[in-house]
Amino acid sequence: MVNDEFSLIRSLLQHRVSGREKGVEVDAGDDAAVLNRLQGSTVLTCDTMVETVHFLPETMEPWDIGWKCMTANISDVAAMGGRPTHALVSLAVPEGWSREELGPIYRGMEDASAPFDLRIVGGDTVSSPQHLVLTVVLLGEVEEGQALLRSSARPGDIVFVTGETGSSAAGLHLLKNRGFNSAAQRYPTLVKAHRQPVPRVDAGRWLLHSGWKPACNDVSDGLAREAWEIAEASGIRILLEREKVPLGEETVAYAREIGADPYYWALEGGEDFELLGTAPREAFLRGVREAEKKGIRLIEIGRVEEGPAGVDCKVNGQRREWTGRGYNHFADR
Ligand SMILES: Nc1ncnc2c1ncn2[C@@H]1O[C@H](COP(=O)(O)OP(=O)(O)OP(=O)(O)O)[C@@H](O)[C@H]1O
Ligand SMILES: Cc1ncc(C[n+]2csc(CCOP(=O)(O)O)c2C)c(N)n1
Ligand SMILES: [Mg+2]
Ligand SMILES: [Mg+2]
Ligand SMILES: [Mg+2]
Repeated sequence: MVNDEFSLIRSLLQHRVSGREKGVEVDAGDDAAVLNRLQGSTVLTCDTMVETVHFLPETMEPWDIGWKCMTANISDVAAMGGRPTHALVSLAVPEGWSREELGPIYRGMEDASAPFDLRIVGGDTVSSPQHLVLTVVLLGEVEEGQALLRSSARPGDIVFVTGETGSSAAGLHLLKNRGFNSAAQRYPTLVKAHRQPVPRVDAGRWLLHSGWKPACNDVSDGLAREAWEIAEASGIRILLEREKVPLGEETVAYAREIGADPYYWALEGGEDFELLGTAPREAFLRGVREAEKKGIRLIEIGRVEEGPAGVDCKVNGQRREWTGRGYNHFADR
């Protein structure tokens, strides 16, 4: 049980293990953190996870909730080509959550931060009437004037993605329908993709240094929706070739087992946290192998064309306008 705000904060802060001391003039513990010596330009983003909207007890363990919320934020910094440096964490806790469960949420955030030398420098802890709400505000750095923008796509560019999509949505479907034990036994990769996605910071950094000036967006709401955002910001049309969209083996197997369309999960599902980008064709073809040597996959899935802003999808040689919505928080209202 949680019955004291101040001792809860103290115990949560004890879960912090990692992060740069450099540049932290005043750490968590005072009225606000004070940072100095930030490099280049500052990237600033925030994303929230709400119990019942982003997770249920049967879809996520406490550690996963922390990991995924931090990852969703790191992924937005990655999509700008930046490196995450400092975080603030806001936690609203309803009755029924114990201190023993809140510690692992912090541990999950810490473990997601550790590879990036990213430090939690403060936050806020409050009670909530019903559901747990976790918000991360993330600060990062990027070379001045070089952040990767959604508005950089040009006609003639190819469209690429950095890895498989649809696995997270397939994992969510599986977890909701079969529960963790059965899901993890049959389709461990899907469960992992949903609970413990990996942000593509290295890919974002590589793209920034490629000299391509690519457009870039991370996949939180589904591939087609993210493509639409690039199309709208750039004033171009994107053609996605559905058969080129990379799917995982388990995604295909699970879809076959239940008679579902795995491409729906990829195009409309979301939470894959791969990067979707565009790049000049010649430079892309020359660069793909260089990227591969660094462990970065760049998979061509379509192209950029002139035309009214929007997304078309080619299926079995037939081109149709994408009229889906992707993940939309207010779609059911
Ligand atoms: N309540 C808000 N107030 C101000 N700006 C907002 C608000 N909500 C979103 N934005 C801004 O709108 C833009 C799009 O936000 P959105 O959250 O859709 O992007 P995202 O974080 O990449 O996607 P996702 O939240 O699905 O991961 C961002 O620049 C974001 O900062
Ligand atoms: C229980 C449960 N139901 C549905 C989903 C799917 N989901 C929730 S939010 C979101 C988009 C990204 O979030 P945001 O746009 O807020 O960053 C997706 C795909 C889930 N993860 N858990
Ligand atoms: Mg957001
Ligand atoms: Mg994003
Ligand atoms: Mg969203």
